[in-house]
Amino acid sequence: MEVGFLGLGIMGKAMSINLIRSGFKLTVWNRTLSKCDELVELGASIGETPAAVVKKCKYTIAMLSDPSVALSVVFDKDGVLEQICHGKGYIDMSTVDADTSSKISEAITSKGGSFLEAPVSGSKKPAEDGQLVILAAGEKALYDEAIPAFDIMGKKSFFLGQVGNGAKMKLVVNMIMGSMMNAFSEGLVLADRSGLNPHTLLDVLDLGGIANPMFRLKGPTMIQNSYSPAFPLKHQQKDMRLALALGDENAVSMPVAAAANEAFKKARSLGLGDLDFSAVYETVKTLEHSS
Ligand SMILES: NC(=O)C1=CN([C@@H]2O[C@H](COP(=O)(O)OP(=O)(O)OC[C@H]3O[C@@H](n4cnc5c(N)ncnc54)[C@H](OP(=O)(O)O)[C@@H]3O)[C@@H](O)[C@H]2O)C=CC1
Ligand SMILES: O=CCCC(=O)O
Repeated sequence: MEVGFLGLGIMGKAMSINLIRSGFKLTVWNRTLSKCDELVELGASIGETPAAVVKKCKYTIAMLSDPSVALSVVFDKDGVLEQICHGKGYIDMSTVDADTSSKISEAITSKGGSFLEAPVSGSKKPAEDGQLVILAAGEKALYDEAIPAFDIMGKKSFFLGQVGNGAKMKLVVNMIMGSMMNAFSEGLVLADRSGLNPHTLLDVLDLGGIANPMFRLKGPTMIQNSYSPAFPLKHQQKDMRLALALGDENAVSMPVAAAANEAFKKARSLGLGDLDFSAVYETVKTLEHSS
């Protein structure tokens, strides 16, 4: 069966490579055409527009940067909506807010198509290893049909009910992660400035109750000031912003997340948005120096 894939960034490329290597026939589209090359070498076809991909495929998956892009790929000229119809499914795995997802869902279903949001937890390496955690919501029948693909891309899939619940779950998780990254950065700076060896701090953390894969993975590269992007900082800041808006809607006070968002915004203003989100460490170091 022909499956479409829109968006071959860090995540989309890894996810689509796993699908094609596992026997799915893929038609891919990416705004920057050259990013399709590796997929084509593996046997994928190229669709010239999102609409062309949807026309050819029963199911189309999207992995796009943010809400405005997710909307434009559906609603703009040559977009998904032009070809979606009864019998076709659209699965948006991008991290967006519940409103964006609902708008897309309503448009797709009003044309007879079925819709699932399915954002993922896990970064570049889990995407490459097929170890993502998939947070799906929307049309249950489409979820069931998508399970073979989800089982290739991920290690565990959750079906969370109505559209919006997947987006919300993802934002809650990333809000926690972004706050943790800031606390971790402050800890590394504090250790260093107070005369401790940051490597020893990593060893101590890893043996205690707050040991976690993120500290283990990012700590050593942060100490080396190395921020090759696995999860671009601009996307983490987008997720903090969307999570804070979810907090506003629900009257949930989140001062820790708000402070973390400020640090990510500062990092973006310093031109660090395309680096890994752990580059927020640079902001914490800078603020320490200026005080
Ligand atoms: N990286 C990670 O660790 C994780 C990311 N996510 C989420 O997954 C999504 C993708 O992330 P990631 O792959 O890292 O991001 P990238 O920035 O690597 O890729 C973004 C994708 O969106 C496309 N895009 C951007 N702007 C436009 C536009 N105006 N029109 C059409 N396409 C556009 C890019 O196309 P082009 O190549 O032309 O720029 C690219 O295909 C995001 O929502 C992110 O928050 C979720 C879990 C983990
Ligand atoms: O959205 C990105 C999540 C990155 C991760 O889960 O490590």
